[in-house]
Amino acid sequence: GATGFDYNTPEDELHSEYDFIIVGGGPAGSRMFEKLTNVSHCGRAYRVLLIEAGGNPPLWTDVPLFYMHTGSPGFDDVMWWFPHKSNGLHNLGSKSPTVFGGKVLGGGSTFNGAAVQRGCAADYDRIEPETGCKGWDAEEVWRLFMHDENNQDPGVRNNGHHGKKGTLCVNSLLLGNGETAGYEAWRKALELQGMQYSDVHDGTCHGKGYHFQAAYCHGSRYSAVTAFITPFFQARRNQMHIKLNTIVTKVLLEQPPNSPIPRVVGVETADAATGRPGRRFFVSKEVILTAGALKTPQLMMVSGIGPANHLRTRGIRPIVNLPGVGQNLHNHPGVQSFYLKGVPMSWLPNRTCSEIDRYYKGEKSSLLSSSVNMAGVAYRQLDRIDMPRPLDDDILRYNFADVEYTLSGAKGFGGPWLGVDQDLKDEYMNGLNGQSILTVNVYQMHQKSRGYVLLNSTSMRDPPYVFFNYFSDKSDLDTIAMGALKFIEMLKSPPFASLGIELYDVPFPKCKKYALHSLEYLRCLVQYTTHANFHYAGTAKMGCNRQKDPDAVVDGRCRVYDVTGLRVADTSIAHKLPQGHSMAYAYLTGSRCGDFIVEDYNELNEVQRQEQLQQLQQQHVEEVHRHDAPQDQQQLNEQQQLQLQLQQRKQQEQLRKQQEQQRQTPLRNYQVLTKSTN
Ligand SMILES: Cc1cc2nc3c(=O)[nH]c(=O)nc-3n(C[C@H](O)[C@H](O)[C@H](O)COP(=O)(O)OP(=O)(O)OC[C@H]3O[C@@H](n4cnc5c(N)ncnc54)[C@H](O)[C@@H]3O)c2cc1C
Repeated sequence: GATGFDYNTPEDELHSEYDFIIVGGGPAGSRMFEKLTNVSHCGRAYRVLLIEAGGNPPLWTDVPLFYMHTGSPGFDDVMWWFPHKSNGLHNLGSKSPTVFGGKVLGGGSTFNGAAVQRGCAADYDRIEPETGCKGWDAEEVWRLFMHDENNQDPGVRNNGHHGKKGTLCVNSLLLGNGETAGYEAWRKALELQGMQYSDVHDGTCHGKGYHFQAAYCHGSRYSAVTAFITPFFQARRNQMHIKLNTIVTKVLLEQPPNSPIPRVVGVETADAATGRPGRRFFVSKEVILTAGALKTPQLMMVSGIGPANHLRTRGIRPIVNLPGVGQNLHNHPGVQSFYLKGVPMSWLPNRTCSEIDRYYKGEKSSLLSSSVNMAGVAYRQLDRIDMPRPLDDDILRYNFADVEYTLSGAKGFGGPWLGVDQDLKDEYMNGLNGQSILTVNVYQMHQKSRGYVLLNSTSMRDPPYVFFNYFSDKSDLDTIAMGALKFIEMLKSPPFASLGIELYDVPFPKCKKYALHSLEYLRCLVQYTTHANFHYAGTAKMGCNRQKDPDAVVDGRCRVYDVTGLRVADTSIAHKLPQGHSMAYAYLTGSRCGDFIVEDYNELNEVQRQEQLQQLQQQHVEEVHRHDAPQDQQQLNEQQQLQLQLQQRKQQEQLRKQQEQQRQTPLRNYQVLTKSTN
């Protein structure tokens, strides 16, 4: 496991300057950390500093089942809380729905449900045609998924879609109980619906179901730390530096004398607990943001990179005007608010002291070895004829799933998860007490509605303003409700009924006026209880054609536009989040952006890099002309200006080379643009 070890690099061993600084040690940041410290440049290994706001992973996080308790107030030390507001179309009547994310080394992977679902091939094959960005197609990304994986399930590990030599252990949930009646019912019910019972990781998008795959091995969680830091940490001690309990409060920018493009030179930090200002750290190459899709755009904005108008309203001087920062927020929303009762105990063992005893005696097949005892997962495309209004259709165009179905052995979710007020929740769920139940989960895989993240304040210690804007595209409501209806039909089928499993029949109090489990009832339930599945994404999206997509924030190699020395490498870069679950995608973004960085600094690639820089320069010049050029500049002869800019860029590149040679020199005297406020 990742726990029981102090990952903090002693203060006196920290340098003032690194080759790279990674902000945020979740799946994306940890994956990137391993990748960058595994290569050397000019005969010297890179020195990389990972800065994480949270601390070391606590002992309890090794035990998968304790995931169920996250989201409770007692677990504040590993969480960021993000209060958000309803737009009036969802969480009806709820006072303060809240979502949360990981604030601990390993980020979400240190306590999450650990499900590993990559999405399907079309999710990745659509990226180039839709964004113009190359290098993200399914063939490429499958190679990376498989490279990192060490699959333990004999049922799938040799089928050609899984890796066996990576450091990320993956297993099927409760494999030991795989032959029980419950799993058999799941298999038969899928087949009755015309769905195959087989591995969902072969790239197909729908029509299949299987057991959940999750990042566990031998009964313990395999977090980003276990998989990508622990195995390498001792051997790479001089390269892998970690600073925990430290918030990056700003990215520092300088204006190079010979270039119009600001350059990132380092970061400013503060103590996470007290807010006391901390050290500044500088980079000779780049800062990489992997702070998660809610904190990454916040950090960009407090640093002066984002929508200029919004920044001005918060008293921040815009340094780089990127209107897309914080926009395009989406996830896999859905409901966990209906239940099956009468579940046979062989499928759902009791959570007793003897289970805990078994676990700590090393019997890792016990109940504690599984996060939510999830029985199964399936991906389904709905019949268009059933839908109340015409749907767009990416779904048909790419043959995607509309919804994911899962069954989990958890009794629904607490107030913060569901976003429903406690009194309503109690009235609805008290009838479940003492019952042997499964929760029925339906999640939308390709959400259309988009929300945003804005600043509440200029402090990174405060949560940003998060607005999900659910159901602003009404077809999302139809999709989740119809998905639920079809799942209910499946759950009423003979394989479940013959085991005595039936649907919980107490109606949700606010939806009593509709016939139980009718489409109208489900639409009502969905409006009240839809919640984020914590798969936040899209807030610094990738796009390689800025003419068509002015909201693009990063290019296909994860470089932030209109600034040098800065990349975003977490789920923020999704223009459209792949279906499935987002942790695998976060590992991918860390890994793929890491590949690009390694390539970009490879000497053999110098010519290519020059070309890219020139391209970037040209794009920048076009942009300056299109948007922001003051009147007198616009009148300049275009050709002349282009030449001037290119010349400046060459000088800048020369300067960069000189700086690289001086890498060993300690702190330089930067002309930092960023105003310190921490
Ligand atoms: C309760 C829960 C259950 C989930 N279950 C699953 C699941 O079963 N399967 C799945 O695939 N996905 C699941 N997810 C989602 C998954 O965990 C995330 O998609 C994934 O962790 C995202 O990785 P990331 O690296 O982009 O960001 P994060 O995991 O959010 O990591 C970002 C890190 O950056 C740090 N940070 C933020 N701001 C700063 C700053 N200014 N300075 C320093 N550090 C900073 C944070 O503390 C955090 O540790 C779940 C998430 C939650 C919250």
